[in-house]
Amino acid sequence: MAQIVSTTRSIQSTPFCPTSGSANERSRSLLKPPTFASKVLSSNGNNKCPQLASRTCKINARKSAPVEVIPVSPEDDPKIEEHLLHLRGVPQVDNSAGMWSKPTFRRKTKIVCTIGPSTNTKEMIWKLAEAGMNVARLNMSHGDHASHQKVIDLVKEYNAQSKDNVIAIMLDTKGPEVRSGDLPQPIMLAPGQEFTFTIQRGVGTADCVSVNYDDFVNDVEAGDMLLVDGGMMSLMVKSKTEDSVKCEVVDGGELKSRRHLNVRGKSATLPSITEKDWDDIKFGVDNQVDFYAVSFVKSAEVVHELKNYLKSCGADIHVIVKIESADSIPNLHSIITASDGAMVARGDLGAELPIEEVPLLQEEIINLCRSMGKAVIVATNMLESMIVHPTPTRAEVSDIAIAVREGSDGIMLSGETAHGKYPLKAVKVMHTVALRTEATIPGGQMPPNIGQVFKNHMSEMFAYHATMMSNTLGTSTVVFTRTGFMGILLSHYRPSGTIFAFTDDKRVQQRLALYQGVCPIYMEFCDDPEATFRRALDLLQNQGMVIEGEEVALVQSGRQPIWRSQSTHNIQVRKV
Ligand SMILES: Nc1ncnc2c1ncn2[C@@H]1O[C@H](COP(=O)(O)OP(=O)(O)OP(=O)(O)O)[C@@H](O)[C@H]1O
Ligand SMILES: CC(=O)C(=O)O
Repeated sequence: MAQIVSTTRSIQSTPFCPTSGSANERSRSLLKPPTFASKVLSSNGNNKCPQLASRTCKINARKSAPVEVIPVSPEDDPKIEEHLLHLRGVPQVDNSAGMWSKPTFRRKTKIVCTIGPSTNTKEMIWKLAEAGMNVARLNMSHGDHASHQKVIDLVKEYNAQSKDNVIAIMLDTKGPEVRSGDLPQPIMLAPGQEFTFTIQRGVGTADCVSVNYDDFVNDVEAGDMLLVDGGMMSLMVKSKTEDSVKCEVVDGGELKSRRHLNVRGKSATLPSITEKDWDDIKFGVDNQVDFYAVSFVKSAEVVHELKNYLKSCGADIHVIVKIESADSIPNLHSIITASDGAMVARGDLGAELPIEEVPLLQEEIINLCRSMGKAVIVATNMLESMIVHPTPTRAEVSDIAIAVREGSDGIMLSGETAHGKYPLKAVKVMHTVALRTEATIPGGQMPPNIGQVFKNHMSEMFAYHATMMSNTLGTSTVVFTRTGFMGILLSHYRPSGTIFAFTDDKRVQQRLALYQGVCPIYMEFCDDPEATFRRALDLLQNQGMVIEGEEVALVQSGRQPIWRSQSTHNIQVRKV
């Protein structure tokens, strides 16, 4: 039923007891359409702010206005941005600094780009950032600390000079991956041919190559299927000796140096964090990266161990667990609970488990993360053909659209940007497909987890109601956050409009770049909340992110009160 409220009033509340509900139930509730009819907006506040524009409005559920999205071809057309601004009547602003000042319709799903030989220069990092990269991923399986240091410094340099765009840095550990050794040149393997893997170091001939893992011989049995590079080639184990595994090639191809080896259905009996990983993690601490993507996590213990280490060295770095190991699946819930987010690492996942399980697990992991308010990234092969071709396959485009619809925070490019021929085109395709897909997701819906929202904290209830309010009125949300917590929480409820998350901490701003729908903005806060709100709205208007007369939902809540007195949280609607 429609209700009449005065939006000059704010919703305020003091804490009360939340109800309970398990994460499993919450996960299930994501899969069902919500049934709990929410009662919106008790009007018990006062108009404390002279700048507030007064109005009365009807609140009724309505879909956000259909978004006109202009397709961007891989060749891209600079006029499109101009046209997008024109469409919405937004005045042209100086948009030299970053993407947020450009397309009026902001992409919500974030793009993670692996940086490698194709992209590790200043020019390419700048271009990737302008094309839509939100997170730069460093894969510690390749390169050395000096080369990764250079990339980190370049990203930080970009962030320092950018007015309104920010790139997060994710360090992806090598983990206990099993790889074949170096070869003087690639070898062709033909079906039916015999081929041997040995734990002896330094072997690389036409019929035998080293493996970097001493227990390889103990872990495999005759009859096991060995997959090279996630299944590009496969070999059946025939017999083994003390130091070698003799195989018959099933699917042949070209074997190059240092290729991934998996045993179908088995995880290596190695610790998830190896000595090399600890060294790389320390490198990440020294460089204040934003996220670790931890490879081959099999249990929550390893996440606790890493978090304890980070705490002991006072490092504020979030932990994303990579779900890619057969052994991680039974422990999904506890692993994700212990972490700050998960990556669906489809490459190794599809090698250790039957490939047809991958889309089902992708959906399950996304739902689980969303039900628990954790970040989630879908990775690998998203635009694989663009490593060598300038346009994607239709199936790849559909794959991106599916990840976006399923509600992933991030979608990741690997070889496409690391060593591909068309890294910028790949980012542009991802940007366009995500934007187009997001435009078809109905707006103004009830946020997820209805009935469970009061479970943990007062802030959850406020994030939920702020989302309801911004969806109903079709506004953006403005939030002030010192730790990032409230920005992340709001993102979890997936409001239809952008979440402008203002923070006075550059590290928090960088971290928020990963979260769906969040536009993180650095701004110093004043002691006076009113002056801070005004400054924030002026900044948004000056950057063309909101227009005069537009309304925004403004939220004050979170675990670390900024201007709240006596634990008073509130939501307001303000006119710019
Ligand atoms: N820092 C780097 N230095 C040199 N080459 C790199 C670097 N990062 C990535 N690459 C190249 O790009 C390819 C694709 O990158 P990706 O991150 O997908 O690595 P991968 O080894 O294929 O898989 P995984 O993600 O499982 O480690 C790598 O195989 C490697 O050839
Ligand atoms: C990203 C990664 O490590 C994988 O897909 O296996």
